[in-house]
Amino acid sequence: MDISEMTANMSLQDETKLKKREDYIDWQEYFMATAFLAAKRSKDPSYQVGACIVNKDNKIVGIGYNGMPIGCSDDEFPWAKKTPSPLDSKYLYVCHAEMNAIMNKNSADVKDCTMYVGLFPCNECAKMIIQAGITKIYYLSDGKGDRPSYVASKRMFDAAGVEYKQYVPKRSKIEINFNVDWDAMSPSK
Ligand SMILES: Nc1ccn([C@H]2C[C@H](O)[C@@H](COP(=O)(O)O)O2)c(=O)n1
Ligand SMILES: [Zn+2]
Repeated sequence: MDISEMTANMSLQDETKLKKREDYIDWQEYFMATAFLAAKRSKDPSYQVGACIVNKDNKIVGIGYNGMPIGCSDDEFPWAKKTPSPLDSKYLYVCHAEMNAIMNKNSADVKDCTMYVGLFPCNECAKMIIQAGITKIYYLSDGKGDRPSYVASKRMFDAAGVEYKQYVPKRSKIEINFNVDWDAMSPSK
């Protein structure tokens, strides 16, 4: 049944009763959920991080997740953490979610934009965030906040005037269900 048939089946009384949905996700939930969806693309077995950059008009201008650089196969480069040689662990290779979101930008720049990210940015990403002109960060977890790298990020953000706030979700999960019964959604039923 297409939309015109559905509308034709509705009485005028039914139509006037239709109110806007109340359980829609708000902008912040939408942007953080977008970051979390991007994280699902990550091949890192220990941490999957996503980042989403948003401009002043609430338009998404960049999305990224942690992964190996282009051309560096994620089947061949290492995902290990503790190895005798640093060359055999992921740390020298992996691009962080924040870096990828900035590099993937689809606008001329990301000046005055806000970044939504799952984990607080490390010092290397903090430098990129500052240089890119991003002025606000919403992060979900500060889990590694006492490590020098994260203390350095905060020091740089404070000096550069980049605001950072922990995002406290209103609900514990947002579900995506591809199994939608479109007919049951029809207002005529
Ligand atoms: N803000 C962050 C923090 C971490 N990541 C990435 C980098 C690694 O792939 C992984 C963390 O691994 P660990 O140091 O716990 O072995 O998460 C990121 O992209 N953004
Ligand atoms: Zn980083």
